[in-house]
Amino acid sequence: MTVTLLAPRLILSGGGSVSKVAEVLAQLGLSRPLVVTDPWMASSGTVERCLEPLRAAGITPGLFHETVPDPTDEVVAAGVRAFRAGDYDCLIGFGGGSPMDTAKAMAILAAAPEGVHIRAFKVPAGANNGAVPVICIPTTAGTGSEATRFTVITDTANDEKMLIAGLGALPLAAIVDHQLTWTVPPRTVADTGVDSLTHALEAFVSRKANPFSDDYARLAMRLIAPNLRRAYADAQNGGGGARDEEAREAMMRGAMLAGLAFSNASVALVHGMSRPIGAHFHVPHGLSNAMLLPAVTRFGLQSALPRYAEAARIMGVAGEGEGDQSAAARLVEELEALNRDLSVPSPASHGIAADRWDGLLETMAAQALASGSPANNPRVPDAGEIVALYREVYA
Ligand SMILES: NC(=O)c1ccc[n+]([C@@H]2O[C@H](COP(=O)([O-])OP(=O)(O)OC[C@H]3O[C@@H](n4cnc5c(N)ncnc54)[C@H](O)[C@@H]3O)[C@@H](O)[C@H]2O)c1
Ligand SMILES: [Fe+2]
Repeated sequence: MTVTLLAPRLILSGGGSVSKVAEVLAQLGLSRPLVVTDPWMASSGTVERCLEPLRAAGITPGLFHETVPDPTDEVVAAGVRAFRAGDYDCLIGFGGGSPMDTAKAMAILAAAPEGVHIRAFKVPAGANNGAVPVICIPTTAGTGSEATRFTVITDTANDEKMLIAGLGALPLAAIVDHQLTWTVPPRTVADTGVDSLTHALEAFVSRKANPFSDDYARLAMRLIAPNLRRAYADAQNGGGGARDEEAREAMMRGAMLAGLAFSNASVALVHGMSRPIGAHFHVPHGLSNAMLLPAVTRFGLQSALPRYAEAARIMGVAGEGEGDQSAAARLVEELEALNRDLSVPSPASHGIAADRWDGLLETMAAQALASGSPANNPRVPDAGEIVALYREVYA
């Protein structure tokens, strides 16, 4: 069997590593970056953490700071216009998954002839054209986009969250500095942290898992499981007292490793069902994953019992000698407890009206299936089973 491992060419990790951004560019032979970020990063001055070291090295970076959550085709097109208007040789995605995904989509589109739309690259088409080089610098411990071959862009024509996959979406380099996450609000720490745990678990049980992705998934679960609640508590403390640097560093590295895992094994049913919730109701990505994670895990349990049981042992919620059936049951209990501890609401308590939810069930199930992700699940559902799961998690 041939096994493939895709990963960025260069990964820097550690507190303060963002200060080495100019050295990373130099190593890659690049010197004229356009930095892509969101309005908050620009107005709060956080993006200076990336711009300052560049200027100190004699580089004059451009700045595109108009990215939006659940980035759209329109913003990607505007970004490409900004890229083409300047004399840039690379893109730096600085921020959460939204700015990083925007930068990655811009890189793919900027390398295509003018007039091409980003939807031309959505799965199954692939994005293997020679994209513009991208360096990603995450500021949330979550998506792992800095290490994945995916970008997710909303098509404003029909509100579809398009999955775009291929080497063109894989960053050339990633700088993973947990100190950039100090200012993330507690709710976002929880949501993005569950996103990274979901990546690791879905990669581990995926039908496309391979020995490389398994190793990264195990490492990621080992780091994320004991540190997610700690990181949340640290964010709630809001910087008062000593920082829980250990937990924040573990979460940031865990998120990146989970990215490597699912980039090579793909995600499964949770993500398949989560994207339509994000597209129709604008629920943050990690939060919609969290709403689904316990029920979807329970749904697949018997189809990959040894895998789920091993995940429970790795996460420290089942004993080494405990049988698979009991260990796997503890995993579901832990995911439910995690949601309670992180104050994850149901769709109903999040404010989604029952008639709107019910009215979209069939559409969301069809969109989930069309994304291909449910086919990677240990138990592959049909549309009726997906509708039943959406109903189950609603209240
Ligand atoms: N490409 C991939 O492999 C991949 C994987 C998972 C998710 N995603 C995508 O990523 C997006 C979600 O990314 P996200 O969860 O990181 O959220 P995000 O990038 O949308 O950011 C969420 C919010 O947190 C704020 N924020 C980010 N960093 C901050 C910081 N350090 N301090 C204070 N505020 C900060 C942002 O300004 C924003 O308001 C979705 O579009 C999702 O589809 C992509
Ligand atoms: Fe995700």
